[in-house]
Amino acid sequence: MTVFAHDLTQIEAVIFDLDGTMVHTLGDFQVALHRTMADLDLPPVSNALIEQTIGKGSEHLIRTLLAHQITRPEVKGVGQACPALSVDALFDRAWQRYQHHYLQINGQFADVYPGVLSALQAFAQQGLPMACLTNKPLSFAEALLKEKSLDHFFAHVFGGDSFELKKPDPLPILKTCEALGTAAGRTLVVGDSSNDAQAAHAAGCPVVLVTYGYNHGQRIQDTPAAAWLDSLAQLPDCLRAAVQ
Ligand SMILES: O=C(O)COP(=O)(O)O
Ligand SMILES: [Mg+2]
Repeated sequence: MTVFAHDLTQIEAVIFDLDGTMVHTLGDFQVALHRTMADLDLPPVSNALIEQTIGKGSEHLIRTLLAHQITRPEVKGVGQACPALSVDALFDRAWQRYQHHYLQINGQFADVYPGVLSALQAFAQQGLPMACLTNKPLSFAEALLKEKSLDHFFAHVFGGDSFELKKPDPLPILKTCEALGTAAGRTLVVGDSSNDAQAAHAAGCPVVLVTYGYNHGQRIQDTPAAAWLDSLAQLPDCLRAAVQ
């Protein structure tokens, strides 16, 4: 654990990211995307590419993967014969099939990371208000939190479709602070990606990052934060006392 001299003892509320921070959802993304590609007669996407692309919401994920798929040599050949093979032409059907498949398996190939439950329990005991803010569509997020019995910890849950803009824009963070009734400077953001950090910094919130999530294939320690934690079990101690 590395911690800068950053006072986290004044924190009055916590905003948690979902994918890659509280729940290891890569398996859900993989299954839903493999089934979506099969419906579109496209080859399976590599798991590494899926992991690198998670984080900016489902629409971005589908568009990026479709763009990658249609440039693959075996698919490109078909595209030349059939010029309608473009991201825009495929998107609506892909999005509809993806939603269908994701909602069918949501949570079945996903696990709560070790340390998450104990941190949430500790904060709940302290009476610290908590919100979940994810770029995942709200309906996916609410169902997943319920499936994993985490929903009762959160005073508010917001998704990538809850506001006009998603993280890394600060707007969703500012709106979540507003819902929690806390000043940004006293609201801690806990995330796994540079999106979370960028949004938090722009909103004026301190941020703690976990090292085990999805960060677009980059080292999360290169993103400025108050701390980088290997487990959220370490978080309650960070808030109790400023650590050097
Ligand atoms: O669905 C995504 O792209 C990532 O969601 P997150 O904001 O919970 O990491
Ligand atoms: Mg995340």
